[in-house]
Amino acid sequence: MLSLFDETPDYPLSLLPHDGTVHYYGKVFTKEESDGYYDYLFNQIPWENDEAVIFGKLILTKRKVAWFGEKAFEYTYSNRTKYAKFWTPELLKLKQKCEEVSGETYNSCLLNLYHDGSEGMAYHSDGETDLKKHGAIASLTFGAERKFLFKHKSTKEKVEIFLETGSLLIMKGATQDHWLHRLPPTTKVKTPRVNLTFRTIEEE
Ligand SMILES: O=C(O)CCC(=O)C(=O)O
Ligand SMILES: [Fe+2]
Repeated sequence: MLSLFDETPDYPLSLLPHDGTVHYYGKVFTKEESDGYYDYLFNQIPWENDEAVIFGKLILTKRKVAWFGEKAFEYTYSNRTKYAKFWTPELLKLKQKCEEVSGETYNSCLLNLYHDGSEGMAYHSDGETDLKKHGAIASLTFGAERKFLFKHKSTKEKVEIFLETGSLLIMKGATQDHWLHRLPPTTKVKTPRVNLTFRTIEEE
């Protein structure tokens, strides 16, 4: 009988059974590169508390965010409008890596810092109107490994994957139309995780 551990998976893994395409490439950086990027991102990015308006009240989330791009894009997220800061050399290198591996291009990046497992992100899809329709979204993870979940909007099927440090996940095609995704909170994780999602903003 084959044990799970006898076989190395063939990357990229194709995660969704239908209605969209998600490819998991596993680790695309060495341990040293991942550690270096994690230190840079954790210490050098001007992190801000995310703001949301809930029942008319302004809430500051514990999770921190930052927003970068090739120009000062206006981007509405959680009902607030933000302006992108210009790429740093390190973010440009990360963007280039995502572009090489995925064969797609990106012009902006949303960064999230989760201090520990108590912080997560609720089910949503990334179909904001200023994002390119059916454009690819490239998700890089550095730091703590966390579970990431997809749920089909109508059939409620679920797909889960553990996102390793230095790993790349690509969501594309009709994924955002049919699937929600979430980063569930967990008591098991005590250390920070940084996630970068490279996206394409389209201006009218
Ligand atoms: O932290 C993650 O892995 C996902 C972040 C996410 O879904 C988003 O920023 O839209
Ligand atoms: Fe998302």
